[in-house]
Amino acid sequence: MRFGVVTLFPEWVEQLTSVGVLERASQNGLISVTGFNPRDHATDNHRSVDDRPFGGGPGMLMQVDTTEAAIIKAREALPNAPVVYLSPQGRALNQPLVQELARLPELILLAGRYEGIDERLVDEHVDLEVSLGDYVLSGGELGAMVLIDAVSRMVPGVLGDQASAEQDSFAAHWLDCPHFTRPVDYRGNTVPEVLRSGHHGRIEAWRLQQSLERSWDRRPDLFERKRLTTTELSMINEHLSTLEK
Ligand SMILES: CC(C)(C)c1cccc(C(=O)NCC2(NC(=O)c3cccc4nocc34)CCCC2)c1
Repeated sequence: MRFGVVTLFPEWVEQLTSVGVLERASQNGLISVTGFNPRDHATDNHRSVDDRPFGGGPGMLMQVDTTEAAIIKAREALPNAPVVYLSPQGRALNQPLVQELARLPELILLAGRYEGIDERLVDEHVDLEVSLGDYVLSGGELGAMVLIDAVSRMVPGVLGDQASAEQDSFAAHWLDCPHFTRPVDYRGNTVPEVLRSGHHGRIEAWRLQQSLERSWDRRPDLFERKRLTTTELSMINEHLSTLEK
């Protein structure tokens, strides 16, 4: 899958493929990340890329002509790519949307800076607005990087068999169970016996029970619109009966 990112800081997003899973995926030709910088199209001697907002007010906007020139360059390089604008007004990024985007062969991401971009650029070039969450950010690059990481992990071959099996367990929507590794006794706190029993059935049941209890206690919203299996239901009921005591 090929990603084009329209950003004033291409070196930032291109760093994504320099470590870990995405580095190997990039070396294997499974993904690529290319920056398109509006500053490369600046013609004035200050190489400015921002412009003043009509109507006044604080802050600047990304300049229309240099930003559009970078978008056009990206669309020439990735002709079948939809354009996703990372913005506070966007649809919240979640795993279902990540899975949808991972089916595309290529994708262009537009990362805003300053106070954002001219609305006419959104109307002309943007197919989908996506938001990372409700907090103020300095730019859309972090959103672009999170999206690229999450989507790339869903591209076949990017994760090894082991990791993609883990991925599937996460995709069950429940929070993760507690994890333990050496030493057995850490400051007097020992690893739960069941995990050292070698009894895989019991271990799997314990992990699901823990995931469900944590999800129930910390993220009850995960239970909305979710059909539980009979096993999951009985585990939750067991947890509730302990809570009521
Ligand atoms: C209500 C609330 C969400 C707090 C809000 C209201 C109005 C503005 C801003 C704000 O942060 N504006 C600045 C910019 N923000 C983002 O790009 C951005 C922000 C958040 C999630 C994102 N996901 O992708 C990109 C994102 C826009 C232009 C450059 C940076 C935030």
